[in-house]
Amino acid sequence: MEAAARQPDAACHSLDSCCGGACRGAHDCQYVHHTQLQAADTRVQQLLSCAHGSGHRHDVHRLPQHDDLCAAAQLVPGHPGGPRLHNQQHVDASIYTCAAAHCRSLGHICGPHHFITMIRIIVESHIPYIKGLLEPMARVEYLDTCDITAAAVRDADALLVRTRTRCDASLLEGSRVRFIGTATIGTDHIDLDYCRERGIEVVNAPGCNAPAVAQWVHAALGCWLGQMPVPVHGPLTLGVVGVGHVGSIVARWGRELGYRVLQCDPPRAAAEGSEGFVTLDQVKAQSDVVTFHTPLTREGQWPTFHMCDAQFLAQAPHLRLVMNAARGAVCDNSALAGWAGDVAIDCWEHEPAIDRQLLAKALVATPHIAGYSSDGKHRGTAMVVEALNRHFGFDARPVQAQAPASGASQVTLERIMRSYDPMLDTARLKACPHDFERLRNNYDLRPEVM
Ligand SMILES: NC(=O)C1=CN([C@@H]2O[C@H](COP(=O)(O)OP(=O)(O)OC[C@H]3O[C@@H](n4cnc5c(N)ncnc54)[C@H](O)[C@@H]3O)[C@@H](O)[C@H]2O)C=CC1
Ligand SMILES: O=C(O)C(=O)[C@H](O)COP(=O)(O)O
Repeated sequence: MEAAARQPDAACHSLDSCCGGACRGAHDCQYVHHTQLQAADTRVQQLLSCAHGSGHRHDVHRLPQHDDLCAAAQLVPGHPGGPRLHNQQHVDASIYTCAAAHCRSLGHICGPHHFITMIRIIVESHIPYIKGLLEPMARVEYLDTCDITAAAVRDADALLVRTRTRCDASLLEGSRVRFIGTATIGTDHIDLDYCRERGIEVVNAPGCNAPAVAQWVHAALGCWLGQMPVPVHGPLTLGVVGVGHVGSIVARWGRELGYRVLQCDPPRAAAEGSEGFVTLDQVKAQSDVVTFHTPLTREGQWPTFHMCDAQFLAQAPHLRLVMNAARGAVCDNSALAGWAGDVAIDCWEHEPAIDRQLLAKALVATPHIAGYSSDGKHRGTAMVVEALNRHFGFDARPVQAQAPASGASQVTLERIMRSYDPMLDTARLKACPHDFERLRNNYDLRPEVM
């Protein structure tokens, strides 16, 4: 985009909303492509002349101080002072920082926050522990998922979302969104290729609620074991498919509980060596219980879409329980519904319009709340807010979780069962399956296993 300033808008004339050129509605200065930003001083001058054009009270004849230019230069990729910034969005943030420093050097009363008050952030309204954190630094709007539309995000700089907001061309095209933070582990609701091509930084919250999902798995497995008329003979063989943040806690707790654990993760086996891992065929051949913890992928060397299908179920001679707290479509739900074994399901195909036959037969059936612990939500919010801080140069201080993200150690079945009873959530969903979204939106966040 060109550097030429458009006509200023009224907001730019007041000192309170003085934006030092960051007023995105009025100017294009911040959109100068970063290949055009050859030197930091050029950027600062563009910024200041832009600010001048908007009626800002800077003295544009006073060029930035040497120190300011150095500070800005240090933010330029490849600069020996430290390549802290790598892309256009970060260069934008450096402009704010530099302009703030320059203003202070002139004795201008603008604080750094005045330069960023025009940044507009849309926050999905069910993200907890965030209200009030960003308001000192940005214009924040809390919207329900259904209100996060293309029209609503057109003038937003950043979106903070959950899995319910699909972020793709239909939402983002023509918007000025440059940062998306999802306070979730999964990213399958975001078109990552599209965002990469458009220079939109996408940040998720890896592992944030992994201990909560592990709690759901082992509590559900405990319920299943508890209702068996005849106890399982010998150590139970638990196949864990996907051994990342969630699967590794599930596997560790499985070993602590005395199960024989099979770990299946071909991408990790390829990268790290096959020791400690088995193939999916081995999981199928040997497991009594299989639990899935992969992302949902449809392409690549190891796609996970319908990884558990009618063929998988038919070829698993010992399999008696399938658990899915990953993504619904990792398991073919109609195949599961017609299968003779037991199922424990948190993630369903076509949520919230879930398969009623599968719901009826499921021993444990919950509305995608496996990750809903209060510590998990604290971690998720903290991780996206910290990423937002880095992107825009904010200093918001999110409240941190109490429990470790690695999950409790030396668990017992009694401790797990005392911490969470999935049958209560199952009863609620079975009573009101049409309330799937309402049940999750009003969920009482639970404590993790202590
Ligand atoms: N039900 C819920 O509330 C929640 C569900 N999730 C889901 O759980 C998934 C896993 O979460 P994390 O463990 O944190 O992710 P992660 O990215 O840490 O681990 C995923 C693992 O799956 C492995 N994997 C990929 N393709 C595979 C394949 N074909 N077969 C076997 N393994 C494969 C990867 O190598 C990786 O080690 C998320 O992607 C998300 O979809 C996450 C949090 C909460
Ligand atoms: O983290 C993930 O991935 C999940 O699936 C979440 O637990 C779902 O969280 P919300 O999107 O409902 O906040």
